Amino acid sequence: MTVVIFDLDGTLIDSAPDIHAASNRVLLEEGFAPLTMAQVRSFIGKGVPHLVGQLLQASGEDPAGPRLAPMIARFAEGYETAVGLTVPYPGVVAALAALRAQGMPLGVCTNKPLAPAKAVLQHLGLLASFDAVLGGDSLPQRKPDPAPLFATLAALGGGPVVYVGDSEIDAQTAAAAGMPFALYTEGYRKTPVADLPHDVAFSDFAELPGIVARLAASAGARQA
Ligand SMILES: O=C(O)COP(=O)(O)O
Ligand SMILES: [Mg+2]
Repeated sequence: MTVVIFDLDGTLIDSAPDIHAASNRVLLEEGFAPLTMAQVRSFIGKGVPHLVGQLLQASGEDPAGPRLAPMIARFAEGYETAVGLTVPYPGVVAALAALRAQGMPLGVCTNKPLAPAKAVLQHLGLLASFDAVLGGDSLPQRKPDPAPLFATLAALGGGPVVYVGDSEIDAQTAAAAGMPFALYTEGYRKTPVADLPHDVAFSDFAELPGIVARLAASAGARQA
């Protein structure tokens, strides 16, 4: 049975409004001016330490300076409750149900820390759809290192796999892991689709069950 692993932010859920609000709360507390949604969205994908470093840099501060650690801690404080503005992308709920109805084990491999990742999935009623969830703090390595993807696959029992993600990081991670990659084009990617390695690109989750079936069939044909 094919296993499907998903990235979270920008792939299953549009969480940028909550991450923007959480970022501006911390910036305000630290005496900095708020940033725009577009700025904060462009910082999402490499986990919280990177995001907070980018918040500092955009505020004219050293992204690796002494303010980084306390600001990461402050950001983490409010992250689990920052769920109210987040929605699944259109068609996600139906696509997950269709894949589960076929008996496919589903997992999430995100650079978001595990606690807020589970909190937002729970808030949206999606946590029970997944047999494994790995966060950016679950292992010493985070994406684009392939280790978290391999660990998620192992937690799902292994087997043929399709990885679904929205960003440069996901494309790099899939390539490093040698896994078939479906690129969701409506997330937080900054690079043109043509410039990112991917097996298939899609903009509508209604296409995903068919894409998974096709990628699984061609992977099977490659192995045979
Ligand atoms: O929290 C982040 O920076 C990114 O999370 P993602 O890996 O689910 O896109
Ligand atoms: Mg993402």
